Amino acid sequence: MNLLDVIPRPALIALGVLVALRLWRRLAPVSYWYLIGFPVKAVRLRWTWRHIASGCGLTKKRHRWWFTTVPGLVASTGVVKVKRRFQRVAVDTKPWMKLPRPLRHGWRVTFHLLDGQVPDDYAKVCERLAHAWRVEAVRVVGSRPGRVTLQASVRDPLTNVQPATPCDDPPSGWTAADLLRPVVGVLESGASWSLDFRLIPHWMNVGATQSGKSNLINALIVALARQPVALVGFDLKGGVELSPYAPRLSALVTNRTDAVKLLAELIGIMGLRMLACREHGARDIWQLPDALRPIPVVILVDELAELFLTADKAEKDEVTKTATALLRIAQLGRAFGIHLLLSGQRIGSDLGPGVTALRAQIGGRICHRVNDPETAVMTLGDLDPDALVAARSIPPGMPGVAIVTGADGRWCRARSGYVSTAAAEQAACAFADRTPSWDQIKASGLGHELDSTDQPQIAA
Ligand SMILES: Nc1ncnc2c1ncn2[C@@H]1O[C@H](COP(=O)(O)OP(=O)(O)OP(=O)(O)O)[C@@H](O)[C@H]1O
Repeated sequence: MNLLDVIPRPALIALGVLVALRLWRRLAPVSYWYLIGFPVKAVRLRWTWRHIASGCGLTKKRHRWWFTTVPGLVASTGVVKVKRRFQRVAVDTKPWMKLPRPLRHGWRVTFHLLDGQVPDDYAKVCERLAHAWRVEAVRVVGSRPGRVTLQASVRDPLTNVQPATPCDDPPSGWTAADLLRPVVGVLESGASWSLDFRLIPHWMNVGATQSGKSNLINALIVALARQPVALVGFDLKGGVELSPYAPRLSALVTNRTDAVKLLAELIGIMGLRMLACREHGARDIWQLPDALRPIPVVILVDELAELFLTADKAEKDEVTKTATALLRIAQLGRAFGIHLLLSGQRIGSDLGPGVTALRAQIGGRICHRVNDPETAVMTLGDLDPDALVAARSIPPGMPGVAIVTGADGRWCRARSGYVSTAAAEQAACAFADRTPSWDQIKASGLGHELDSTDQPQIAA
């Protein structure tokens, strides 16, 4: 007997539809998500929102007039016991949910806050919501008066991240809008992750060993190499990290004695730029005419701790000079186009008193995977405790993932695009001709008429 004759026709059709849906999901997950997965999820979200909001403590008791023709029915809901048909009763009110909007890896949904609620109340229950909605993560991604927007991620969007900036050599690899805004990876929201030195002049890049700090520097080199900026390297790991990029570095030092001298030179350059700005009545280099604007300098420090460790008295003097110079650059560098990216495994007060003052001046924080909670606290400060939890839960198998703080103090997860040393070296060689010499850096912006081919024009 044929098996198909035994199975009823409706069951066969249902089976066929199920198989087709599974195939669709496997072969074209994006269209499946937008056309089937998300609509089903959205209906479930709306349908279950009252229970979930109540379970997460997001509902409020409100008094309502309640009318029913069948009092027993109302009593059976468990909301309230009603004897009369028309009565003022306390009911659980849920926050109003707007229509969820689909994203590539999840959805966004906005809620109207109930009286007395603040966005922070939602941030505190994100983990509960993630479990209730069966998703990887839920985060607060925006708020305005009376509204809060949450984003749910079905899958971790940071699992596969492509290099943000191609390592090839396009004829013109940058625009004025990109200047000092290198894109190094992606944010959890799917947006580009750019280290915006124009907005946040100095950054701290912290993480345990093998957490992805050097990869971030590689991504930064690839993105900045094509721009008219000077890159200066302080590689206190004996030069093993930054020397492959020497063709695109205007200066590279690999020990502390040379570092002290180079920092002194940079302070001198900063002083000259200060005078130039004063002469032209400008508050910073970005107010100077394009032709006079000095070349921005990005200082890359790898293993900051090595600059601060002391063994004897002679070293102590060097450390004091280093700490003072770095602090001066951190305080004044923004206005004069001198920026810092400080990398290290720990940037804490245990390295010496100068470090705490320096850290306070560094607005941009990038915290890769850390081994101990103190390092996360040192890096991210007293941000939302959830940021610290998120930093501690970065798995070792996801190097490059970091918690990043923005100018508004909000945090988010991000991952740098993978850039091998060879790719960054290739970019450094390809754009070697754009490396300003030390003399060019010193002379730029001081009103010295350089040959226009000598000095790159830097648009504001
Ligand atoms: N965004 C990323 N995507 C994929 N792999 C990455 C990423 N970032 C780093 N890796 C890989 O993780 C490993 C460690 O990265 P990296 O050398 O940047 O870590 P690190 O923090 O600088 O380590 P160390 O302090 O020991 O030098 C490398 O093999 C690198 O290829």
